[in-house]
Amino acid sequence: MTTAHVLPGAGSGPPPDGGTVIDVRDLRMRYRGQDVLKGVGFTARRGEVVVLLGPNGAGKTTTIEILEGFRMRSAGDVTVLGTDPAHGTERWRARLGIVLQSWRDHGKWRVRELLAHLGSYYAPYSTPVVRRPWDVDELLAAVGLTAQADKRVGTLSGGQRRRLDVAVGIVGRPELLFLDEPTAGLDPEARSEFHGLVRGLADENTTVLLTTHDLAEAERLADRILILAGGRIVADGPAGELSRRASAEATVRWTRDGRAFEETTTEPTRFVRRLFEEHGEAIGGLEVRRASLEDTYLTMVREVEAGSAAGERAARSSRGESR
Ligand SMILES: Nc1ncnc2c1ncn2[C@@H]1O[C@H](COP(=O)(O)OP(=O)(O)OP(=O)(O)O)[C@@H](O)[C@H]1O
Repeated sequence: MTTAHVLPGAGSGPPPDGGTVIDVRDLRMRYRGQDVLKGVGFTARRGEVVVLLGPNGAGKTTTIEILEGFRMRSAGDVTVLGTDPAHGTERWRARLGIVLQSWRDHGKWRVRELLAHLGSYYAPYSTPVVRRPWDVDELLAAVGLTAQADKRVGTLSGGQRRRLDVAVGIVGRPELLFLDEPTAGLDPEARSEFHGLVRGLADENTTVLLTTHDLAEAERLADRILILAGGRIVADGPAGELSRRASAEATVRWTRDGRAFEETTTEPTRFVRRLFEEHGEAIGGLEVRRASLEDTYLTMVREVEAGSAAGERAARSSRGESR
């Protein structure tokens, strides 16, 4: 795993203007003539959990790396904790926590030693409000690694290593935590514990920006969901609101006389009332299903993909190309 290493001179101050921690406007990124980000804009506030969704190759990692200061953008305005990441100092970097990939370089270290060692870099930046670093025993308990405290990193299971990744990411008590697919490879119990950990960090005012391909996880964790597709943010809002916006329709399923029926309607309450008026007790197995976040997500991504395919066809035909 790679973390934001803290070097002398780091410190922490409050985020600017009433709690805006991330402010992205018209962000553009072009790789070798190919536009990946075409005007991305969003904000994140202090203590907010923001989940960035998008299909493979949409540019999520690119966006996060730009915010972390690891990648130079092509254009646009980006402010993270009051600073342009392109000019981020070590002092600024100390306020970020970054969980990128599995920590492989320190296999011989024991878990407790590694966390104590990395945490020691943060000690100079402890404040009365934010005690740095996180006490190692408390941190081990928080990520569920108490029993592995004296094990060597190289002997941990994949899921335990992922927990260690997270511990390394938060040992300095970051104000802003970036998590790129943090629960990939975790079992359901570890995943659920991890969700509790993220919510706990947010309750203590840590802002969290995370990517995942697990829509149930996004729904459970996010204060706000961003969908990145076609180089732009195509949706931005609470999970429930996104689902309602995409479709006012609900699917009603029922059985009668041993046969299964299904109806899609924008007025499920009225429909169900009529159904019972007509057939009464003969109705069984009633199920009313509203659009889920997954429905919303797939609809939006397909619309963007269909739109860009149509756009490309139009551009080709205007250039006189047959396909
Ligand atoms: N260094 C690079 N040089 C050229 N192209 C790149 C580079 N890094 C990423 N890309 C391209 O930019 C696009 C976005 O990549 P990115 O990794 O940001 O997507 P992602 O949304 O994180 O995808 P995934 O869900 O698969 O992890 C892809 O088409 C990728 O091939």
